[in-house]
Formats: sequence, C-alpha cells, structure tokens
Amino acid sequence: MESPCKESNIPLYESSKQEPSSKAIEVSVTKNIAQRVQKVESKGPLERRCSPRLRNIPKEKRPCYVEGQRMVLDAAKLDVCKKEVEVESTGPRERRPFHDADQRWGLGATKGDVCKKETGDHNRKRPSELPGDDASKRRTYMDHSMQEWLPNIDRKGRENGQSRSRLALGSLPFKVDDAEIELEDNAYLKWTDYQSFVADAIKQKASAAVKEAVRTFNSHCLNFAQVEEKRYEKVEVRDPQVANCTNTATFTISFSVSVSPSLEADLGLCDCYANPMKTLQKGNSSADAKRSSNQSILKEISEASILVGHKFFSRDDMVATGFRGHWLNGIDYIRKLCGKLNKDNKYSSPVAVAIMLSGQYQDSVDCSNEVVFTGQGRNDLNGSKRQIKDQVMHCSNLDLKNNMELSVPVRVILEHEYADSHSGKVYTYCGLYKVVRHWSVKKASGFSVSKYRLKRLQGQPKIEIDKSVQVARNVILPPSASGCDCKGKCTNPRSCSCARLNGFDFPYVRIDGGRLIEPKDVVFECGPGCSCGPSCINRVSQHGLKYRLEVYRTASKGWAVRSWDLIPSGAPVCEYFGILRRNDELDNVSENEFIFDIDCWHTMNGIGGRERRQGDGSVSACDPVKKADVKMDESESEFCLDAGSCGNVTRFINHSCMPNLFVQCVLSTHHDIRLARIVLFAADDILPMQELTYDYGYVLDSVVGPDGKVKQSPCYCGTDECRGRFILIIYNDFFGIDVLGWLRDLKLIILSGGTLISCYLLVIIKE
Ligand SMILES: C[S@@+](CC[C@H](N)C(=O)[O-])C[C@H]1O[C@@H](n2cnc3c(N)ncnc32)[C@H](O)[C@@H]1O
Repeated sequence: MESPCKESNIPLYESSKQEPSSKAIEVSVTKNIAQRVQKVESKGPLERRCSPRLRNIPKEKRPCYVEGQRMVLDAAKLDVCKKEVEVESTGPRERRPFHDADQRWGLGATKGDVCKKETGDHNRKRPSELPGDDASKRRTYMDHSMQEWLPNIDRKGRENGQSRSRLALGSLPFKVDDAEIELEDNAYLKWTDYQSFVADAIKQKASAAVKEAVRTFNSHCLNFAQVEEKRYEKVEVRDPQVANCTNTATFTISFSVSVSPSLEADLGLCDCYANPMKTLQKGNSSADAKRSSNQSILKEISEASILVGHKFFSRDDMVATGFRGHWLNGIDYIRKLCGKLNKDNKYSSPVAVAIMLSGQYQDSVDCSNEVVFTGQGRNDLNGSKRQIKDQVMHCSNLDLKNNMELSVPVRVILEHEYADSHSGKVYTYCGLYKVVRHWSVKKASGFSVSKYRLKRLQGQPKIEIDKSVQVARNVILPPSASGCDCKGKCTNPRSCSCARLNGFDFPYVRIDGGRLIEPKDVVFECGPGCSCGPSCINRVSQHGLKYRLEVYRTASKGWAVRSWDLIPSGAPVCEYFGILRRNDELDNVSENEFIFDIDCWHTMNGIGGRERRQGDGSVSACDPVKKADVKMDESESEFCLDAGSCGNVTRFINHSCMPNLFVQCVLSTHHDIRLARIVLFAADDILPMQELTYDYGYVLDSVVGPDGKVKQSPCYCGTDECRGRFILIIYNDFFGIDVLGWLRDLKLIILSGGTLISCYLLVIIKE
C-alpha cells in the first residue's frame, strides 16, 4: 500500500474534497502570506533574536548592541571629543611599536570616525599644526583621532612607570601619504595600507548587517511556517488520509543513565526477572521461533543480565537478547514460571513479564517512580493505529492484571525516538514496577481501553533522562500546574490552555523537529499535568540533546562548545543544568564561574535595572505566573542554577557579545517563574564546528568579587560587536571622566570601524 505520508499527498490548499486548480492554490497561499505579512508588519520591525533578559538591560548599560544604542554612545563620546585637553609633550614623537595591529586600526578608525561624524569638522587641524605647538609643550584635542591622542598618554604612562603592554602605540601618520606605521617585529605598514584596513573594517560591518538581515529573514520564515502548519493541521483534521502523516518530527533523547549492577536478583523474584536469558531458555511460545534463529547472538551474551538503564537500539535487539519475547506486543507474558497456581499446583494463568511504554496511547514518557500504561489490542495496526474496538480483559491485558493480584512486578521499558539509532528509536530498561491499580477508560474515539498504574520498586538505580536539574535540600519545588486537556497532541491554540498562556498561539513550528518562532519573556510548554502526549509540538525543549555537541579547548577562553551538526535558527540546543539553589546560599562563594541566575521574573518586570519589554504576547498572558511572597523591588534573583559541581555541556558554553544562541525561560511542570527552566536556542543557523555562545548578559557593575570590588573580565569573543568585557563595561566612568582633572582611571572600550577589539584598556593619565 502506498504510504499516505508522501509529500505529494499533503495538500497546500484549504479544501480536502476536490483537487483544486493550481490557480486556487496560488490565490490561497498568496492570501495567507499577505495576511501574515500584515500581521508581522503590524508588530513593527522584528528585533534581532536575543534573550529577553538581555533586551531588558537599559540601553545606556548595554552599549553598542543595536544601532540605536550606538547613537547614544556616540553622542556621549562626542561630549568627550569636544573637550579641549592639554597634553604635555616631552620630546619629539617617536615611532612606537603597536602591541597588536588590529587593535591599533580599531583605535584609529573608530575614534576618528566618531569624532568627525559627530562634530562634522573634517578639516580639523593636527596637533603639529596648532598654534603654539612645539616639541616640549603643545595643545591637542580629544577630538583628534586616536593616533594623535594616545601617544601622549603613552608617554605619560611610561614616565610614570606604568605598564603599557596593552597600549604600545605606533608612530603618528601625520604626513598621510608617505607615512609608515611601525608594527611589532620592526614591520612597517604604509598609511595607504592602513586605509585599506579601515575599508576592511567597513566590510566587516556590512557582513554584520547581512547576518542581521538573515536573522530577520529566518524569523519571518518561521512565522510563515507557522501559518502553513496551521493550514496543514486544518486539512489534517478533515482528511483521515493525511491524518497519518502528522507526526513526522523526530526528537532525539539524550540519556544520562546511571548504570549500576542490577538489583533484580536480590529482589527474590521469579527467575525470569533476575536474568532474561533464563526467560529465553525456559521459553515462551510466541517468541520461540525468533529466539532460536538468534541462538548465536544469544550464546555470546549468555550469562549477561540486562542492567537497569540499559539501552537497546531496536525492538529486535531486545528479542535477540531474550529480554522481550515479541517485537511488536506492548506486553510480554510468561506461563511456565509464574502465574496463578491451579489445583494441581501448576501455573495456569500467565503473568506479564515486560511492558513497553511507547507513548502511543498517551502513556507515561519517562522512567519516573509512577507510570501509567495502556493495555494492548483492538487498534488498527495496518493503518492509523487508532482504536477500532473496545479492548477486552483477556490475553496480555489479563496477564498484567494478574501481576497486580499476585503482587508480581513487571519490567518496564521506555521507547523514545532517537534520530541516531538505526531504528530511529531507543529503548531504555527502566527497572521493575508493581501494578497498583487497574481501570478502564473510554477514549475520544468512543472505544474503551484498559489502564494500569505502576509504581517503581524501591532500591533500583536512578535513571535520569537528561532531566538532571538537581534540587538543593532547602529548595522546595512548586506543585505541578494543571495542564491542557488536548488529546494526543495540541493543535488548536484556541482550545489549548497552554497555547493561551503563550498569547493564544503555539510558540513553536513543527519544522526540523520544532523551532521557536521568536524569543519570548517566558514560554509555557505542556508538561506532566497536560493530557497531550510526547509528540505534542508544545514540548519542544523537553526532548534532550538533539545535536552532537563537542566540548573543546580554546586558546584564550578555556573550554568551549561546538556542534557537529547544522543547527537551524530557533532550534532548542541545550538546557542549563545544575543544582537548583537559593542565591543567598552562594553569597560567600567567591570563585564559581558556573552559576546561572534565574532572573526571568526580573526581566519580565523590569526589576534590577531592566526595562520592561514591550509587545510580547507572552507577558500579557502571564497571569498564572506567580511569585508568591516576593517584593517587587527586589533586585536579586532568588534562585540560580549552580553547575559548579554538577552540570551538563551547557556549563562550557562561553560568552559572546555577538552570540549565536539566546537564553529562553521555559515553564512546563509548574508556573513559578522564579524556578523557570533555562533553555538555550539557536539565534542563527549555526554551521557545524562553529563555537556556540550566548550573551551572559550581566547588568553592568552587577558582579562584585570577593574583595568587594566590581569584577572585570576581559572578553575574548573576538566578534565585531565585542564590548570589551563580558562581566561589565563601565561606560559611565568613561563619559563622566574629568579629563581636565588629569588624574583618573580612564576605561575605554575600543571600537574599530567594524572590528571590536577584544580587550579593554586601562589608561592612567597623570597630570
Ligand atoms: C561558564 S564558564 C564557560 C566555560 C569555561 N570556558 C571553562 O573552561 O570552563 C565561564 C568562564 O569562561 C570564561 N569565558 C567565557 N566567555 C569568555 C569570553 N568571551 N572571554 C573570555 N573568557 C570567557 C571565563 O573565565 C568565564 O568565567
């Protein structure tokens, strides 16, 4: 039978009854796009993708990040430029080597450009041409280019025995055409070449603009994709043929499983639980043929027990090892070893040995202490897999009920989608569970199914499926939020209560396994309180690592992270894991670079210097977000994730002033924003092997070291937009400097005409 999932069968038009003419398709698509454009336009220009927490940092404290802000900065610079400065000169200008050629080009181009642009004075005289200028004493202007200004500072610095290692400066290219600029190692560069450097810098600026445009484009694309997906969903509802094709998204689950010797043998249970190979040897009718064909494989692993947490990469593997008796059934049973004893003291009623949670029936989706399982049978295995008759209490369903009556535990295996496995799935052995309750329920289809609640036996190794935020003892997690009551997966944003919280829309589109359309203050995902299943689009960030991430060593920043796969913009990359702690617990901790403040509440409410962000649908829909007993003027976040002693790959991701990831707060299990999950999403399409970075986004002057002084860390992100330091940038100090007072710490972030230099200069000027 031809698969209904062929792309050609997925109509791009509204009506599913008749094949529309190509004209009709065109009109419909055009109309939709036109509407969407209107919608996008009415929102105003799309901002560059960046974390809301960053966008909320006031402009003057977040310099050079977007164009508008640069203007603010430039205006402030102008003030400095206009000030007349007296500089004492003690001798003829010398050729001085630059410490770093790039750095110097940056100085010259930017400072010069800024001053010229702002003052409009392009014919300013050079110091050498100023009246009264001589070798020993002359006047100069702060609004001269940096080449003219900094050498004087340099000289002062040397006279005062200051280290100038970062501020070694070149000669002054006053005679523009024939001047040479001395580089390190006695190399010289012509002034004309210098100008070409400036031109390069301008090109770099242009490339940044292109990047910006691509980001905006991507954002628009995702908006369009959302429209198309909605149209597709509409068609799906009407057309059962197409209904089978919907769940094409593949999610990767990454497991961090703690495997330790199985406790099963100690549990005093039937042989079949202690060693699956024994199950195999004793035999179970339906699987015998399959097993005998796998004898050779089985021999090799003959005495091996399957440990809790073991992963199989196909159903066949489980049958081959005798761990399961049948590759298709959801329930495995056994007659010979266990079960009800009849009057001849022989086992008559079988019991279940293993069950598989596949998510097909909205079963539980993780190896938690309590799981819900749906019985098997009476569904359309050749087609939609939908229920076509009532399930009945016989065969395997009865066996599992027997387990409850006889207090015999059952193995639980969890099936997840996993792109890298040849079967596209991975099967994790969660351990032994006892059946505690059984009931029957009518499904939306009108047919009833058997349900079982199972509890995990104590004393078995813990299994963590990349949900490894550990909680400090003094932190109490809020109760689970009641979720939506959509069946299977959420499709209608009007009826789904979780979509409502996101501004009456789903924040994700389905393409590439789920991509976030745009950053939001907070994303409300479906969680354990929802009745939708794992394939729901509104659970995108809950599927663990999907891309192959590598931790590698860099020259200047220590460890860093990159991906081996292309990551499309808007895709979830990783979640920040660590120990969830109270912030005040860490007050006395001096050196821990791996703490992530959960400051979503502050971002949303403009607390602690952050500006309240406008125009985010999620904010207005945040009524259920509670922050009980917390004063609004509180400037510190209450909780943080401490990855100092325990964390995942995210702890190795470095800061960049022009990052390719952004931070997104996500709420799924509860609605307490103070304890939101921190998920990093791709801001751009990220090529394989590119370093992954996000903006640490510290509010300026907010990080104080153990010595009580404001912490300063030079940034080596090396991007065009580098702000010099990733912890803080004290622009106010710079602008407020009393230059004529001549005794100051002058802190400069040096900008080039496109290349921002990854360092900051501390210049001490003494009268
Ligand atoms: C969360 S850790 C990141 C992983 C770190 N590179 C490592 O080797 O463990 C943060 C620390 O990395 C370094 N770092 C991160 N981004 C940096 C940047 N742009 N420039 C310089 N150092 C950076 C700083 O030492 C910072 O305190």
